[in-house]
Amino acid sequence: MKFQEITMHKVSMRMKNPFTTSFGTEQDRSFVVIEAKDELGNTGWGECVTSDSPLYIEEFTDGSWVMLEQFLVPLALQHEWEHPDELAELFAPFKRNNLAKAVIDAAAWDIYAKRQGISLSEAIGGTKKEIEVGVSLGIEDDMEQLLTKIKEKVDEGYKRIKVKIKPGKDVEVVKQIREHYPDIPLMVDANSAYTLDDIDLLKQLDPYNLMMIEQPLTAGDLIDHAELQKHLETPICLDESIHSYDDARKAIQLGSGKIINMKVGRVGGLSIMKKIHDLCEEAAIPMWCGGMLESGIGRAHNIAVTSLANFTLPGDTAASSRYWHEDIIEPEVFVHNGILQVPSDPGIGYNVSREKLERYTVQKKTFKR
Ligand SMILES: O=C(O)CCC(=O)c1ccccc1C(=O)O
Ligand SMILES: [Mg+2]
Repeated sequence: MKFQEITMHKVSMRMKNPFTTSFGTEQDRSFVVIEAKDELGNTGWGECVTSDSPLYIEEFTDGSWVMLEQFLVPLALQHEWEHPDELAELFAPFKRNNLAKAVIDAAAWDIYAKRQGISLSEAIGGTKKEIEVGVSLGIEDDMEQLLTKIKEKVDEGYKRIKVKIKPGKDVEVVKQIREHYPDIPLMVDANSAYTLDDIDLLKQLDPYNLMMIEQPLTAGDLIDHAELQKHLETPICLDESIHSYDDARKAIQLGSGKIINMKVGRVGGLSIMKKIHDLCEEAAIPMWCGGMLESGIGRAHNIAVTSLANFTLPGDTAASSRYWHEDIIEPEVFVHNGILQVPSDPGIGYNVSREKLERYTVQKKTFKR
C-alpha cells in the first residue's frame, strides 16, 4: 500500500481550563493533525502531541511542522509499504523527533486497520472491549480548589486520581488529600522537578499509600531513578525517561522504576509501543497509557492502545469534555463511571468532523505522491 496524499493541518484549540505542571501552564494548544489517503481512498488520521513550547520534551508544534514538512512527509510519500512497522524503520535514521514520527505511524495504522475492516484496537493486538481510566489534575494555587476538583472527578467515577506536584506543593498537598480521601487510588506526577538531594523529602510521601510517583527526576535519566527507587517504598513510574525500546529495556535492567507510562508519541509510534508493551509484559512491569491533552484524534489512538493486555492500570484518557467545549471527533469520547468502551468500527472508530476541524485549522498544506 502507499500514501497517495498527505495533508498537514495545524490546529489551534483552547482548553476549558488552564493546566499547570511543574514546568508551566498551558491552555491554548496548537498541534499538527495528519490526514493521509491511500491509493484506494481510505483516510487515516494522526495527532502530533506537541505543545507550543518545548517544556515537557524537546519537540514543539512549529518545530514538528518543519520536521514533517521537510523530512517525514516527503519520505513517507515515496515509500510503498506492506505493514506500518516499516515506517518506524524508514524514519529510524533521523534522530529523535519521536512525536513527529509517531503521527505518520498513527495515520498508517489507521489506514492499515480500515483496509482490513477491523478496529485499530484489533489491528495492534488489543484484547479489552472496555477500559478503565483515571484523570490527571494540574497544580492549583488554592488547596480548596484542588479538593473540589478531586471531589468532582471521584464523583464522576474516575478509577484513579493523579495530581501534579512540584517542590513546595508536594507532601502537604498529598497529606491534605489523604485526610479527605483516605482510600482513593491516588498517584502524583512530578514532571522531573526533583533531584537526588530530595530523597528525604520524597520519602515523606511513603506513608500515604500512593500507587506511584511519576517521573520525579530529570527527563531521560535512568541511573538516578534507580538509586532513588532503592530509598522509596512508593513505586516509581517513568514517563519522560522512556523514548525507545532500549530505554525501557535499560530501565527494567537497572530497576529505574516499577511501572511505565506509555505515550505513543514519546516512543515514536504504535509499532515501537507494541514492542515495549511485549517487553514489559514479559518482565511483569505494569503499564498505563499517558496523555498529552489530546483532541479526540489522539484520544482515539490512546483508547486503542489501552486495550492491550499489559495496560493493567487506569491511564490519563479522560472524557473529551474534561478538556474541550467541543471536540473535533464524533461522537466525542464519553466516560461512564471511569469506564470507556473501545470502539469496534474500522480504524480509530471515530469520525473526524470536517466542519469542526476546518474551524480550528490555522494552517494547512497538502502533499501529493
Ligand atoms: O490528561 C492528560 O492528557 C495528561 C495530562 C498530563 O499529565 C500531561 C500533560 C501534558 C504533558 C505531560 C503530562 C504528563 O503526563 O506528564
Ligand atoms: Mg507525566
